[in-house]
Amino acid sequence: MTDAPLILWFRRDLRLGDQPMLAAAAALGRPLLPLFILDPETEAQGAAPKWRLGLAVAAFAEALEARGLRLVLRRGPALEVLRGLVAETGAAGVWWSRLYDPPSVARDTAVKTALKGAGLEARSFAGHLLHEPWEVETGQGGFYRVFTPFWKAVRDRPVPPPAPAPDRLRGLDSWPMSDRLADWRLGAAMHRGAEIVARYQAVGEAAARAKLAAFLAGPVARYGELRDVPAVAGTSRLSENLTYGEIGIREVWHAALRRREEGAAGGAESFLRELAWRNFSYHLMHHTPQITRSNWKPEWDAFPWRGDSAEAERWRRGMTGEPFVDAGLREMYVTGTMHNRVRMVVASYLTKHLLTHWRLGLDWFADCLTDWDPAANAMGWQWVAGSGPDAAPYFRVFNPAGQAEKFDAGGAYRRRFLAELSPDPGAEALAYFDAVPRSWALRPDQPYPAPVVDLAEGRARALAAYGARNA
Ligand SMILES: Cc1cc2nc3c(=O)[nH]c(=O)nc-3n(C[C@H](O)[C@H](O)[C@H](O)COP(=O)(O)OP(=O)(O)OC[C@H]3O[C@@H](n4cnc5c(N)ncnc54)[C@H](O)[C@@H]3O)c2cc1C
Repeated sequence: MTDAPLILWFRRDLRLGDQPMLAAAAALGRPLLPLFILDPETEAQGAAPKWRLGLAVAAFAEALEARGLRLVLRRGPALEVLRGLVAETGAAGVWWSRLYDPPSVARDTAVKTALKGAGLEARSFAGHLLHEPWEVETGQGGFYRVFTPFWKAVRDRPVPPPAPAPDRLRGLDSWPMSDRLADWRLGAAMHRGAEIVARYQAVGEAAARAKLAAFLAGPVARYGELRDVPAVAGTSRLSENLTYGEIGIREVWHAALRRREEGAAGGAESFLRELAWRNFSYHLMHHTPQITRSNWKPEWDAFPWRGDSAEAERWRRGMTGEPFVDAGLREMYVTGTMHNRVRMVVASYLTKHLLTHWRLGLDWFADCLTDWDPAANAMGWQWVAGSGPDAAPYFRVFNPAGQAEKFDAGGAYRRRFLAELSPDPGAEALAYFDAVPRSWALRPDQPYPAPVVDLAEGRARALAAYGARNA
């Protein structure tokens, strides 16, 4: 048995517990070389996710250091970096946890082929999902296009129990050179926003686990009823941690299952269902990778979507004059995330009232969300736009004012993020004006803008375009 080092190439699995790759590697007792690569695929990420990734990497490096290991940082195309490190250290193999978005799949497939061709051990592990996307099949052996039957198929499907963090991890006697994380300047594109968004981040494995425990001890019981109320902290807020793998999905699933058994029945059941939505988005991305960039239903290619415009720019800036929509877009700028109900409303407003291509919204979210996830973002946008699988019918246009009345009846959420609506705005509403680029020249004492589009007119325009497409 070789005692040559094993390179563990970490990506979106920045944790020690519930980490199948690490558990298997630790069991071998071989020297381990943890590695993070800033490769072109990672560099291509949007401003907020890239900045948040830097925080995740720093926290994980600290966690490894506490166990006597180092996280080696290298920059460059993954295969080049890996080949270089193999040559430097005499490593016998490279292991990683699987990713499923098209650019990562293309890169990982090429890396695996090249490493194997060079006689090295190249092995990929599950760990990012409850079930691998190809494991769940319809009765006919195909993939699911609709969520409800998918949920029926996975609700009681066994999920492997989470492995605890390994007791012993063996490092190298002499560590190869590492880049300095600060030199990567992962937050360079965040401008003034980083300082503000930082207040809302709960970074690293311990913080994620504490968040899960707090959610399961309280809010989960009323999750079914409160998850749609954006003024209330009624959801887990684990998406930022799940996306970087700061907590394992199996750990979350099993903890929620226990809670369901203990009596938080309805709430825990709804929460498990949302975790399954995450898996469904990966199921779709694996079987139909075009979902990330093209209309999932090709018949939508003929729809007269608009491209970028002054109206779309006002949407990006949270200046549409539609309070519920603007509050959501500003929440994203200030906190790095947006409540799920409001994501649906702002997406509907852009694609229907403003008739703008969903890809423009998807790209803006990918630039602004600290919980950006390639599968959930693509599924969410196409679901709302009507072009996706199991999508909301196009003629069902969310009315932002009606949605606000229903889910933000007292207006607390809108006031929280819209300074112009209050004589004495709170810190979060004001923070927006400090976070946005100076070039936008926005000030809280300016009057709140008039609506970009009359809601009834926007709706009628959207339905007419839809009708013409069907004619
Ligand atoms: C247009 C649009 C874009 C979206 N983009 C993203 C994105 O980039 N990243 C992201 O993580 N989620 C995205 N979502 C899904 C959802 O809004 C977030 O997962 C949720 O708001 C995160 O808050 P939470 O962690 O408190 O969720 P909770 O309500 O506590 O749910 C627990 C977990 O389940 C998963 N989940 C919940 N709802 C969904 C859903 N609809 N689709 C897929 N997974 C879900 C998430 O991992 C979430 O953390 C998007 C939704 C829409 C409509």
